[in-house]
Amino acid sequence: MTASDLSKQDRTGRPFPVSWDQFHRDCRALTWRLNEVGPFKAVIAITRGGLVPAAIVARELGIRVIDTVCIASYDHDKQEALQLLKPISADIVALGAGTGEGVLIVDDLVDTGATARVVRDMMPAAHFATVYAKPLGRPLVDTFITEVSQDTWIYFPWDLGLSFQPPMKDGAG
Ligand SMILES: O=P(O)(O)OC[C@H]1O[C@H](OP(=O)(O)OP(=O)(O)O)[C@H](O)[C@@H]1O
Ligand code: HPA
Ligand SMILES: [Mg+2]
Repeated sequence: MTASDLSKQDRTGRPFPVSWDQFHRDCRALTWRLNEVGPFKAVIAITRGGLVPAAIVARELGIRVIDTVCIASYDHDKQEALQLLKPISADIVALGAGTGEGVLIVDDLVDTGATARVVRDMMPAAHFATVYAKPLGRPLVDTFITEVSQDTWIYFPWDLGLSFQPPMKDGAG
């Protein structure tokens, strides 16, 4: 199955809200694995979703050289044409010998793999890590922590707020 075969229900039918605590724990678990793969000379965050995990991973690994590659492809849960808004900086490309050797790329998740494919093409030898992975994108990721089904929609804590929940007896699930 390819990304274009998926209906909205196939892409987002199963909501999976993630709290700050859970996200922090999952980022630390990811770092445990990355610590065995490194060392890394620099971290590249795929903005915007990769900024938060990149900050946590870089803090745990003691890395202070951090760059961004700025990519937009979704309007909320609607996938649109992928836009490269800012490339990887020239000094980070040079640091990775032009291939990404010794560089760690971090994103919050891989879904269809479209974003990961574009960034991987920029730095084929870099190590690509995400916190969450869905089956279509999973082959593009070197290290991740939790796999969720393709019809799961992950709600990140920076997109959520506290709100009243109606009691279950009134039909709340
Ligand atoms: O595997 P894919 O199907 O490409 O989807 C994954 C990408 O989609 C989201 O980014 P988004 O484009 O929503 O931008 P954001 O990070 O600024 O939220 C997410 O942060 C990943 O970067
Ligand atoms: O499951 C998701 N959650 C949030 N953003 C996303 N962008 C692609 N897939 C997702
Ligand atoms: Mg993103």
